[in-house]
Amino acid sequence: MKFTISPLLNNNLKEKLQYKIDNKTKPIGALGVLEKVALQIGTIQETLEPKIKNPTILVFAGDHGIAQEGIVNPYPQEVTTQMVYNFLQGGAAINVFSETNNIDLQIIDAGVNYNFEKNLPLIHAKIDFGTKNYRLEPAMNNEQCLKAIKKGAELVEDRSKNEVNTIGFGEMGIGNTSSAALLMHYITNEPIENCVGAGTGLNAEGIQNKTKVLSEVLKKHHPNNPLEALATFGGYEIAMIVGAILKAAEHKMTIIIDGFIVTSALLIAIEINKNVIDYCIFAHSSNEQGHQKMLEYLNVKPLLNFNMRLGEGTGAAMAVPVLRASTDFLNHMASFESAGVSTKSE
Ligand SMILES: O=C(O)c1ccc[n+]([C@@H]2O[C@H](COP(=O)([O-])O)[C@@H](O)[C@H]2O)c1
Ligand SMILES: Cc1cc2nc[nH]c2cc1C
Repeated sequence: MKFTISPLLNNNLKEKLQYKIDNKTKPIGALGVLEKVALQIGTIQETLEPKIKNPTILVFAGDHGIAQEGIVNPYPQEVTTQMVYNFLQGGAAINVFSETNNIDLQIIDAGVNYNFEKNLPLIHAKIDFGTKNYRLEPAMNNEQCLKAIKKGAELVEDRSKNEVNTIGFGEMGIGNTSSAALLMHYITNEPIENCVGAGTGLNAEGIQNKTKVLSEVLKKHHPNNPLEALATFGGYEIAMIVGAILKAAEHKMTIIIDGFIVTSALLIAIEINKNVIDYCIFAHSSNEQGHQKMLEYLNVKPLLNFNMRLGEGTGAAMAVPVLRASTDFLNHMASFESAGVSTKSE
């Protein structure tokens, strides 16, 4: 699988952007992180006047074979299906935040264990009715995994035709913090105990049991490369997000990375093409304990720290106003010259 992603250039345009930022009517650096975001988005869009166009969040839903055992997840598998209906009725947090922040929202059935009616406002992309239980066998075969990556890429390709230049991804899948923990362990080599967390709300004993189960899973499977790891431990929603992230970078979109599960998809995407990270903005630090370590591994700083651990793309949705403010100050603030404000005396 090949994605052509140009690295961001550290050229003359970057210098001009920095000059423009520094000449706004404020002390040098006084807008802090907003300045960094403006510089990154300007560099991605290759312009001194970057704009956030049609920000969109795609929420991928998928079920996990292991969740049927009810050991690693406090909520039952059916919640994935029930939450998909909630998304379609506009009642979930991501619906509300998308409305608040004027974000286009689409829901995708990547692999939910339910046969949805065809006439729903849902993108039907089901690869299978949930993954297999990786305690017994790999979650998916290589063909299913590649199909999911391709589908995610295709959905972003579609969005690019609607002039979307800013995109975030969300997920819904009971049991998927276990997949994310296994993928994190595979890529970062962190001990599995540091990758496993409470998910939707396990207590200390529950986390211990989850860690034990996932340690056994690691003894059973020894994937040979990141794609095989994705097929063995992943979910269909995670694999689709891998393809979606890579295609978004190919289209030079600004990619808003959500929480623990979406970041695990990014870890795999980076193994496929390392340039992808240049296009990513990290929305928030999730309260899922492994997320902070993932961000440290990537050597990146999240914009927000709201103690959120919901998923659905809610962290990404909360970051959109920050992105808008960043491009707005760059485009609309006066410069020292235009406002007749004196610069610092040397
Ligand atoms: O995004 C996060 O950081 C995050 C952290 C913890 C849980 N979640 C959500 O919770 C679900 C998975 O949790 P679990 O306990 O079933 O593995 C899944 O639907 C995710 O969207 C999401
Ligand atoms: C209710 C509920 C909503 C969610 N949204 C994302 N993951 C979730 C998990 C649960 C359990």
